[in-house]
Amino acid sequence: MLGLDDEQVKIDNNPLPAMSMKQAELIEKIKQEEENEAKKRVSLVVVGHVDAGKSTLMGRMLYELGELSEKEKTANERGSQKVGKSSFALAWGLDALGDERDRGVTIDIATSHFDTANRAFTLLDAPGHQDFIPNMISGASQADLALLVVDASPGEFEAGFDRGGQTREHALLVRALGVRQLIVGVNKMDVVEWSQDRFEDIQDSMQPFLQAAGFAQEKTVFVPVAAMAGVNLAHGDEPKLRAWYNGPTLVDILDKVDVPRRPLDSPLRYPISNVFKGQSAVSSGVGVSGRLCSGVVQVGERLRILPGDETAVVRKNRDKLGLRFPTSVLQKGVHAEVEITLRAPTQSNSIRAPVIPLEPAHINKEMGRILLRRGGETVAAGE
Ligand SMILES: Nc1nc2c(ncn2[C@@H]2O[C@H](COP(=O)(O)OP(=O)(O)OP(=O)(O)O)[C@@H](O)[C@H]2O)c(=O)[nH]1
Repeated sequence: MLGLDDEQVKIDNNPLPAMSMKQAELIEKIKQEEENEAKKRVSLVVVGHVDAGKSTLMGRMLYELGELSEKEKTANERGSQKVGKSSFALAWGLDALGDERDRGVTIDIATSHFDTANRAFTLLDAPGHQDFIPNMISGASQADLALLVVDASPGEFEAGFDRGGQTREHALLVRALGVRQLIVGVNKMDVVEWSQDRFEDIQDSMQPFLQAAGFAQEKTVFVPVAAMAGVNLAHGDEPKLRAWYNGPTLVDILDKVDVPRRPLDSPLRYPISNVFKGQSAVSSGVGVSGRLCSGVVQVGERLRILPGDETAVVRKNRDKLGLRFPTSVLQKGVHAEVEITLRAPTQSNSIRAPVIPLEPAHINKEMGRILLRRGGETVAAGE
């Protein structure tokens, strides 16, 4: 009557095995996706002074988390040696960047992913070299959490933390770009024979600085590690360390990290644009003009207000409490509310300035944080 013969009815009642496998796969995939969704997503940026051990730490940790095979690990260790002072993503081929890896430079931000039991991490590449600071900023401007790696070796911690070292600059930058939560990985503990005194000295020297930089004490965790031997990354089984340290491993800390929501209530936290994504608009000559934004910046270096002929003009200056400064210079360390105007380049061949997209920082971190750089130096950062 409906034109169905016996065979067809049979087939309908007994779906082909191939179909059922596909369905099962699909269901499994959806389940997996739902599970991943349930995990809290966290963007992590890894920063620190040159040679603190960022590449080694991340590579080793990813290996222990099962993100790199033994073969990849060996290949990447060799690659890392060959490339030398490159970023960890390059060194460890996290994105198999090919060309960039060979050239030992990174062109734009590289991202990679890894999971702990309860968190799904996006790892933002932040090369440690002075020349790569714009890339680091791209990474930090999107991050929820920063891992600052310091070298516990005698003299090395001091070299990185003293003036000229990058430990302070990186900490200041990530905070100024809106990252509130910090893990300090005190690395190369094997070199100092797992000394509790050394670990505590480092913690004591850094804590006041980090608090002054705006990292609340309860949002700052110090963890002793030895990246090369893989101690206290995923497993804390070194007896000399366990003799005095009963705290969590780095992976445990990452797994429990509670990423704070960005406050929306402060009147001074009005968002401004990420003007200098990747590269300084000033030095790259990207032409932009018009009143761009206003917001709060932390001044890293002395910043002159209303300089005659520069691309970025800072017009307004006000301290955190809303008091106007009676000066045209912002001193290092202050938080100031500023209004920034960018001018089109003055060269005769310049074409009309492109429009810079703006987003409130609480909606889009990357487009809500800014950095002012002059002559290769960071003069202010904020959101
Ligand atoms: N003894 C010891 N050496 C380590 C440890 N971790 C890293 N190193 C060594 O420290 C050196 C620098 O390590 P990298 O991982 O390249 O450091 P980095 O911070 O990524 O360096 P840049 O990318 O140049 O900023 C290498 O020779 C590593 O083998 C450690 O836990 N103990």
